[in-house]
Amino acid sequence: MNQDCITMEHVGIAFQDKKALSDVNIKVSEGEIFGFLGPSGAGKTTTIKLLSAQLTQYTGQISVMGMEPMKNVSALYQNIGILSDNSGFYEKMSVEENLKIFAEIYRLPKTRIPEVLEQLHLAGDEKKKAEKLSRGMKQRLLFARAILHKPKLLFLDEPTANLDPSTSEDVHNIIKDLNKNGTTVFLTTHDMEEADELCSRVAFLNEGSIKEVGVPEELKIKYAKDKVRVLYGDGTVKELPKDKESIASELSRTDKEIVTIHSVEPDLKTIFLDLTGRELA
Ligand SMILES: Nc1ncnc2c1ncn2[C@@H]1O[C@H](COP(=O)(O)OP(=O)(O)OP(=O)(O)O)[C@@H](O)[C@H]1O
Repeated sequence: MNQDCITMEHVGIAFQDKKALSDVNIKVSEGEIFGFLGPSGAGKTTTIKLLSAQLTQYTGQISVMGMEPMKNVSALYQNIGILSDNSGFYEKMSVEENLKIFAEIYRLPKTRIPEVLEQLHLAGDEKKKAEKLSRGMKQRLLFARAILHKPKLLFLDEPTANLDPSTSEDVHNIIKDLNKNGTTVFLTTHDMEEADELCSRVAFLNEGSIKEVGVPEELKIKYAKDKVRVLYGDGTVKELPKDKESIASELSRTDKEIVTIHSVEPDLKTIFLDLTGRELA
């Protein structure tokens, strides 16, 4: 069993008496890509800020890699990386100069920058000014900066928001790659397909409360509708009630070839809508 990397127990926070999170309980294991999913205003960024000691007034218990974030800020920042809306870089500086600033803060060896540039397919672009980079390259530069000090845990706050599909795919591959190499990822998104593709487990957050946590495939089975979908040899599809009589009657009635009979599983978007009455977009 992998060790817990993040635990939140009964965590709550309010801004000017307005609750932003209430009674949040989650555990993220080392090596996971954990998806924290919710619509705008659900409390995703607030959660990342709590876990990374950017917000310190809360109720409940938080542990990140065995540490209470606000009591261990410097050890925490050696071990976490953050990519968020606020992650910027110096537009007038080159890729390499931007990374050098952080390499110096973290006192990293000179060899680390070319290593990261290679890893994020930016080798050869190190002399380019940040302002001249394409959107995808800018996002890769932000990743480069976030992982320069080899954090064990990476917080990604909507890493593909406003990116085109091909750049998003590029980002997905970077995330998978980092995770394969041992980085635990805490990812917020309101893109359910992204979550389905990347995450080992997901939590659904709505109005500051967790509505469900689980493995995407298991959630789809748990919230499966009482229907099966029949695919015929001619490519047509029919949905039937999920009971023996209906299926047997269809099998005896049709003279078409039956290719598959599958239970109808909802996608994460549908499950979220059923649980909260809200769309995610
Ligand atoms: N510093 C703050 N002061 C007052 N209210 C805040 C502050 N930060 C967040 N909030 C409120 O807390 C709630 C949760 O905000 P948060 O930014 O965490 O949501 P989010 O899920 O990240 O949304 P988005 O997807 O739009 O980024 C919102 O109602 C927001 O207005």
